[in-house]
Amino acid sequence: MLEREKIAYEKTVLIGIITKNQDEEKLEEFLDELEFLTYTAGGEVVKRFTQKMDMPNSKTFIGSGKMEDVRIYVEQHDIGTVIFDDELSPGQLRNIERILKAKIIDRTNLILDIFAQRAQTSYARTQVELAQYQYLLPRLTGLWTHLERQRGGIGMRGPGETEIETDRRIVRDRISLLKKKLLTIDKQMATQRGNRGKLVRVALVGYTNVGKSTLMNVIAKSEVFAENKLFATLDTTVRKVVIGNLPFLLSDTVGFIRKLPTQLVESFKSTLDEVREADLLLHVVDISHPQFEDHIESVNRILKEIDCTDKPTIMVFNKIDAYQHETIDEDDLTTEKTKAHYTLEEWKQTWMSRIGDNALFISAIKKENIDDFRKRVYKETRNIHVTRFPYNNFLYPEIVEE
Ligand SMILES: Nc1nc2c(ncn2[C@@H]2O[C@H](COP(=O)(O)OP(=O)(O)OP(=O)(O)O)[C@@H](O)[C@H]2O)c(=O)[nH]1
Ligand SMILES: [Mg+2]
Repeated sequence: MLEREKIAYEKTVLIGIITKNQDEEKLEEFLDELEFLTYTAGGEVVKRFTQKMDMPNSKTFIGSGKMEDVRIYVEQHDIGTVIFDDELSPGQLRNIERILKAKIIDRTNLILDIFAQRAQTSYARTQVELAQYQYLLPRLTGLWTHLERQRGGIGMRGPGETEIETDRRIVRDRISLLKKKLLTIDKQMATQRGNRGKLVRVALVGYTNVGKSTLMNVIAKSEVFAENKLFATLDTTVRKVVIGNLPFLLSDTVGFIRKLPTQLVESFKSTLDEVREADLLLHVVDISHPQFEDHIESVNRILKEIDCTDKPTIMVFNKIDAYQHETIDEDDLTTEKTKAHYTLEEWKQTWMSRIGDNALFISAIKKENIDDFRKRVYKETRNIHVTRFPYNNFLYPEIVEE
């Protein structure tokens, strides 16, 4: 297992840039999420630096003037870790490290770190380790330069180069070993899934922290770990659920996030196979989150990446108990009405109305509208079930008997 860098309780600063396609507000939202990620990883954010630029600087990501501001701040406040909102190239990482003399972490590395921290089973750990090595491989040169600098550098080139090659070979060997290991597990998992027979398979999908595990616990009366941090769930849990008298399999799986590192999507293939092989997706959304529409978009993008866009999907808008909207005073004629002012009822009249009865509004915690949820899921699974077991469809009446 790769040694995970400990960033617990370290003072950190965040750095993000505003490009042409983003506005300032968006960046703040992105940095809010980055701060939540940092908190999940065990860090404390003391300051944010932002810069407007058309394109990231190819050498140092942010411009040199801004970098100098950061350097001074880092030095004066004894900051150990600087976290960037985007993935840095190996070259950028090396250059910035040289300037700031602090630990530099990018978004990908941060997410990998959280995954490493949270992976419970050997399967999840293997997947994360593979992703970590894949992230590390092109960056080995950078690590080496760092060591070289510490040793003074002179005369180090020869042996240094050789050692990089040796390091690379070790990492490559490890990567192929881990891939083989995963392949074996993948086969076992596929067999396991195959053994489940023709039961209808339903998968909970959605952004991280939206309440998938909580909903799973309510529906399947299980005790899946749920908490208010990102990526509480890494391993898939599958439970047999019976609604009415209809049995089906419900799986809870890893949450998605914007810019999910591609290494992770790939190495979590088998975990995501659960989603890929599902007959019905329950796309859970945290409607109380101000950026829930962006979250839906990120999730849909990842679903597309794993070829899951044409599956029957029910949108489950969760956390209605926590939904809040801004208000405009009656005598206030200047404030323009935005989405932030929508009531839940107004939201339901938007694009959500086009989803029709495939949109559900619930609170998993307060158990609000859970009966509607059960009925809707029953109806959908029943439709799928009777195509597989046509001879016993009389067993499943139209209406759920409560
Ligand atoms: N207010 C409110 N909070 C909820 C509701 N459902 C879940 N939560 C909270 O949201 C947080 C995340 O819940 P989880 O069930 O762990 O979310 P998840 O989607 O499984 O998250 P990951 O496994 O990290 O992807 C927890 O603190 C829950 O208590 C709800 O209906 N209302
Ligand atoms: Mg979960």
